[in-house]
Amino acid sequence: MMATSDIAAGEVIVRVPKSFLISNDLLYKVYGPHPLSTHQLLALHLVLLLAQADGGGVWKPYLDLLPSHFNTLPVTFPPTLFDQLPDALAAEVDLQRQKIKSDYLAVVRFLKTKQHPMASSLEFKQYQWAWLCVNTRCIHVTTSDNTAKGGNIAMAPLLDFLNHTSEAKISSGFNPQTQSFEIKTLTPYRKGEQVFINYGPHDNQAIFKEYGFVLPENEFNFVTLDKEVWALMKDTDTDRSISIKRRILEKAGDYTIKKQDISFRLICALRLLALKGATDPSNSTFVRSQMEWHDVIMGLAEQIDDSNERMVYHMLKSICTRAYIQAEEKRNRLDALADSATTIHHPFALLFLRQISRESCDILKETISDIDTKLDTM
Ligand SMILES: C[S@@+](CC[C@H](N)C(=O)[O-])C[C@H]1O[C@@H](n2cnc3c(N)ncnc32)[C@H](O)[C@@H]1O
Repeated sequence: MMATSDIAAGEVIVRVPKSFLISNDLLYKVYGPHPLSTHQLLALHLVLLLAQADGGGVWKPYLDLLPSHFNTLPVTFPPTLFDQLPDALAAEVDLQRQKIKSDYLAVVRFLKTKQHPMASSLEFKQYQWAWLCVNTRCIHVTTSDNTAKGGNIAMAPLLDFLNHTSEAKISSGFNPQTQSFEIKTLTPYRKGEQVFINYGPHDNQAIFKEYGFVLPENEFNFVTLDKEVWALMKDTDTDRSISIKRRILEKAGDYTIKKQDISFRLICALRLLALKGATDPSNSTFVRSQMEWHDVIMGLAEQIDDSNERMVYHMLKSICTRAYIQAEEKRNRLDALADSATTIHHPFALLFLRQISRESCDILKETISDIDTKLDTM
């Protein structure tokens, strides 16, 4: 969307009246009480509108402008591309696939209870398209209505043509005075400039998964090392010791690194994993070092001891190196795909995936180099 005149900070850039919001209220008027989540029913509603003989009636101009495909979204990727996603992202995309599938089955069951003719003809691909329209374009509305299952989301025609940038600062919400959903820009625009909103502080992998694009630069990028942490443990520790340590870590996981930033959570986990003597939870040496570990977590001590700290950074280097080798392999396969004359993927799907892959490699490479510097001083 472009500014047709200068826009000052604080001005409303879009105002969508309540009657044009495809919201839970509207769905309730059309379908009455129903067992579906708002997301499930919004997607079905889009499909049913498009199936109407008049192409959606008053909503036709809006429906005509919805995306024709979602080929840059990982959830639609064929195995050749899907297999090159970073492992953590692939796992999340897998969950998204399962969600769409179960939502599809739920709406088919609903159509059957209504003896709707589409109960037997609704195709999965058709429903997936509508589900992704909702996922990439819906707004979150805060209302006092507790009947909406799965959050108060709505489609807001026009407003959903605004693209994302992390620089955009906005405020948004339902204005009871104008009875409209409004977005105000907190940054000014000159006539002719593209006007943006901000979808939230997401890293590129999250943006890729939810919206099918990536930002050229993204300060929120990170790499997850959960799988590598446990793989290293399996190689170096006993099953008994691992299970004792896992129990201590409670909600184990979310071990991440960013450029010049190793998460405190990861370092804490490695400090525990580097402790020796976890043969028995009541082993006195282990109990003592576990108490020292707690002191570090609570900020009462800087580290357990020099040897534990050195071990932590050696383990971290080993984990990052393992992840880097795998990330590089995927990156090389993507380069080969890009070079192959028979490539049939959407060019942006491959372009974005290659960027994600490069970003993971860069973060890992830089972290390994930082660890080497740190180890030299220990
Ligand atoms: C809410 S819609 C925005 C309007 C959309 N560009 C359109 O023309 O319909 C979200 C979708 O817009 C695209 N998009 C948003 N911001 C983008 C950006 N900064 N770069 C590339 N694509 C973007 C993505 O395809 C995303 O799924």
